[in-house]
Amino acid sequence: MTDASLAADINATCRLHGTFTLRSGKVSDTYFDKYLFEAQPELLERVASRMVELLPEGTELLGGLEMGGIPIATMVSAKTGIPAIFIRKKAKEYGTAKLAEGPDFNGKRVTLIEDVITSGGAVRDAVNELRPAGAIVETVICAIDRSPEPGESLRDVDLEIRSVLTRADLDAAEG
Ligand SMILES: O=P(O)(O)OC[C@H]1O[C@H](OP(=O)(O)OP(=O)(O)O)[C@H](O)[C@@H]1O
Ligand SMILES: O=C(O)c1cc(=O)[nH]c(=O)[nH]1
Repeated sequence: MTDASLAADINATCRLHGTFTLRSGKVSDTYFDKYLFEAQPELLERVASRMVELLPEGTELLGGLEMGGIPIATMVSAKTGIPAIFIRKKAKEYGTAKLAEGPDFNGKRVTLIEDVITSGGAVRDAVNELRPAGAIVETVICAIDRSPEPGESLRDVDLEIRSVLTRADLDAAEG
């Protein structure tokens, strides 16, 4: 069940009005600036607590997606004791040259942690890199699913989306 007070606080903290080009290339008059809640420990903690409730059983690693997913995954990791990996958009080009920093994920059940899903493109890219490298990825938990049909945008890669808040929750909070 949606936490109306969390929706109200996230909406008041993160909703921006203007003209924004999104990652997908679409233009929107609304942007949810996740860093504005992630920078507030109390709000980050409330989002992470809700994510703990949504975590699938058997999760062995939390996969925080660069960049906004990483603070949330760190907080969920601290609350649950489940280790995290930090997934880059692109493998580092020197040093360890890893795509995902942290422990080996080969053969492990990785639950992805994301800040915002709009088209699902960023999560899809990550899944398409992690699965061939041996990760078992079945679920993503996101703070905000602002896609037109929440929960549906990653069916093509057989990924379940569990969200703390949807665009409708935030619009209801906006009034
Ligand atoms: O579902 P999509 O259409 O892919 O859009 C959502 C993605 O866009 C943003 O990423 P951005 O590249 O702005 O990331 P960052 O600030 O988290 O690095 C957001 O953090 C998601 O990863
Ligand atoms: O689609 C995006 O790029 C996007 C939308 C949004 O509301 N917030 C965000 O951080 N990214």
